[in-house]
Amino acid sequence: MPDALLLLSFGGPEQPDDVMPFLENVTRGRGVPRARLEAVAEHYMHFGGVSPINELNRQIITAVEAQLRSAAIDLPVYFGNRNWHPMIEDTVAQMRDDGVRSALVFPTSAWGGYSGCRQYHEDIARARSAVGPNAPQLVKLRQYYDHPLLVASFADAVGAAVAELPADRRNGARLVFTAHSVPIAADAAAGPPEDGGNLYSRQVAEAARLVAAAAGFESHDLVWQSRSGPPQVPWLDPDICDHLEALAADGTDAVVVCPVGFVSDHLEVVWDLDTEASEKAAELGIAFARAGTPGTDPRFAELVIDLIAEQRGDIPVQRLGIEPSYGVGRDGVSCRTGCCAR
Ligand SMILES: CC1=C(CCC(=O)O)c2cc3nc(cc4[nH]c(cc5[nH]c(cc1n2)c(C)c5CCC(=O)O)c(CCC(=O)O)c4C)C(CCC(=O)O)=C3C
Ligand SMILES: [Fe+2]
Repeated sequence: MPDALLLLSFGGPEQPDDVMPFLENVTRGRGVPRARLEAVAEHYMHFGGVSPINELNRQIITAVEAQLRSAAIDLPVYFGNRNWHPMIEDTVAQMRDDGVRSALVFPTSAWGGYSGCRQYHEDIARARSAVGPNAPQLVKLRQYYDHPLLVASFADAVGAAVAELPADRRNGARLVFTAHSVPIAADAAAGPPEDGGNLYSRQVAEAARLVAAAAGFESHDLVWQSRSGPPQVPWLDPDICDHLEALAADGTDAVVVCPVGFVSDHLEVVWDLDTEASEKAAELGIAFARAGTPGTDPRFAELVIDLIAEQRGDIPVQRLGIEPSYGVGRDGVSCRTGCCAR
């Protein structure tokens, strides 16, 4: 039985001086051009050098703690990140000092793929080896891209966004899903080799299909956002802004954008969508409404509790999708041999 839960996330700057060191941590050894780093630093500076992500994760933790208390489950919740404080290495050291011997790890990514899954296993392995022989055993929870509570939360958010559009444009509104782009080669390698690849984009497409159906839409589009890396490397496309141009050219005058690839309103959502894409839509004369993310919905904390119960064998696995869900691994050993290599 686990004696703690660790919420493991990406991390983000909390003051202007954090921005560059944070970006250097994120892109270490990744070949992201300096110009892109400076542009992204600028995005953070529009928000005073503070990413919303850490505060949103603290809210998730508060909600999870409350639900654990009301279910009379005694599981302290810890917070650690890959790229910024509290760093996972420091958190796992604290867990050891507190006498934690075995913990479950909830990642704030619902997806398979290198960035969304395998890299979190690597974070776990790195933190445990930094802490040494008394490090707690850490079991990462599964990919939850198609959990009924995630789908229901996004579907309700889509409905609420439709209601924000001008009344005379609601019926013709196009539903557009977005997720973080990744290099095409990384997507091709996503999932266990025997699974045929593209696990990330397949799961995103399946989540979009489930949310669209639950929200009562007969059709929808799936596009990508927040591309990084050198321009000669191909990434998943089209980009959301290019797609808005194509929609305008086809006569679309209203869109609902659902950031299905993100659990919270972090910087990619509040900058790339609420700022850049919404400005692009305004230029094109398209009415624009952005659906909320599930992180602050009480159902998200419930989802975390369900994943813990599933992992302990207390309840059956709850999934709606036809694509697989992997991602469970112990002590940073990735779920399958050769999974999500890049
Ligand atoms: C699939 C995926 C998710 C979703 C799964 C998950 O949630 O884990 C995600 C989430 C996030 N990505 C984030 C921020 C950044 N991602 C970057 C760069 C990259 N992301 C990538 C992929 C993903 N990223 C990739 C392939 C790169 C290229 C470099 C590399 O191969 O690693 C860069 C570098 C600058 C840039 O190039 O944009 C930044 C600053 C934040 C925090 C935002 C905040 O502060 O609120 C979050 C939640
Ligand atoms: Fe990213």
